[in-house]
Amino acid sequence: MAETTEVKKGLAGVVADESAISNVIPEKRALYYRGYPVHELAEQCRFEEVAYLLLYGELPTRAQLEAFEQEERRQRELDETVHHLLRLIHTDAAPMDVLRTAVSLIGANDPEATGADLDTIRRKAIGLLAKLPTIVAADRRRRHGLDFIPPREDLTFAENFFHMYFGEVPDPEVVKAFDVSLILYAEHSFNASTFTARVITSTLSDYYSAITGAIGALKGPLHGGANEEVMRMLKPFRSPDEARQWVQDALARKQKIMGFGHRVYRYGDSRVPIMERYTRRLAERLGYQELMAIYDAIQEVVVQQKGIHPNLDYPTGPAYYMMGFDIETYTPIFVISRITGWSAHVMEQLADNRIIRPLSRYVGPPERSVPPLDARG
Ligand SMILES: CC(=O)SCCNC(=O)CCNC(=O)[C@H](O)C(C)(C)COP(=O)(O)OP(=O)(O)OC[C@H]1O[C@@H](n2cnc3c(N)ncnc32)[C@H](O)[C@@H]1OP(=O)(O)O
Ligand SMILES: O=C([O-])CC(=O)C(=O)O
Repeated sequence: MAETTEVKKGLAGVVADESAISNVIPEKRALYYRGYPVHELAEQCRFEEVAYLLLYGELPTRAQLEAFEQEERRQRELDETVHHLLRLIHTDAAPMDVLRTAVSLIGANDPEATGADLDTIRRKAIGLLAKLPTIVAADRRRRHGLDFIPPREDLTFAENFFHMYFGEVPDPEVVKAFDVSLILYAEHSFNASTFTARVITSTLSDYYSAITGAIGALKGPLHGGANEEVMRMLKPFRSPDEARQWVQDALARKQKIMGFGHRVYRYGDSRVPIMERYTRRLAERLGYQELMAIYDAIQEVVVQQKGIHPNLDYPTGPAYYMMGFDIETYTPIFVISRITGWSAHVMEQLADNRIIRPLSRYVGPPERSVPPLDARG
């Protein structure tokens, strides 16, 4: 085996493989899904079109979109095993753990899971895309002691999620803001959860194992879990001055501020200006100007004092708050979108696979002999 000298902690700056799914260009603060600028996709498409683009490689024609939507809508219902699981898991279990366990159960009960070819995986991805929102909404309702609301096939992906979660669909501007968040969350190259899915796939494990692992990776507050932490941070402040004082003290203590910083973007996250526009519109419409003043105060201090910019989780946290979602379901909402990117990466990895196995530099004790048990101390 080759000697390793340079350690790339956190794999920072390492190009681990090629990918044709998305392109992050930090210098231009730009992001492309299969060549299309994400801001154009956010303004001109519905999430379903972007999901199709990621899973099939091209934007759908009208006929292809209709067929895709039909297939997704048809599979939104949960079978009895998942409902049963939701009755078994504690009502105070973390929604991300519930989602991870549900995906694992669906996988264990799928006889086709092992050794699936690319078309079969794509079919399974559409199945999970359809069911994940139902699981998140069903879990949220049971935690509140509310009855399950079955999915409706006449509603779009975003509308149906609101319907199952709240029992009603808000006005189109709120639905559009939510849809834009799904489009922006859908894919982001070799981030930690996607890389996890690719590592698992690279061992020729099954699709559901890859997705279960990816959900576990996304849960962490340094990754997708940050959208919840952002709102837990913003919520207690009663004024921008209070927020400003807190963040100055937190930075002095070298505390990390959730929703800021990014491994790849050093000059700002390409998705933030788009999401922030929708978050501000929501605030104006729904009367959350004070929350946005606190949001701005924190941003101003972090940018000025540290030169660190917000990432997508910063404007998305308050947007989901204004939409009325429970904070602990923000990262599960991220999952219902990112399932598209993860699935595209699972297929890409499998199409040209080599097991992912980096090296480590050994820094433990030098060679030594094993002492007899009674001589150790
Ligand atoms: C959808 C997503 O997953 S986006 C990411 C969501 N995560 C968060 O918002 C959590 C907060 N942010 C972070 O923890 C980090 O910025 C990460 C995990 C996103 C990126 O981490 P890395 O690329 O390893 O950056 P690293 O942690 O080395 O930061 C570099 C420097 O900036 C500082 N820094 C980075 N992020 C922050 C932050 N949010 N608040 C304060 N300081 C920060 C670090 O303390 C470090 O300073 P130092 O050089 O003085 O030690
Ligand atoms: O790219 C990353 O490291 C994290 C991120 O923004 C994402 O997964 O959307």
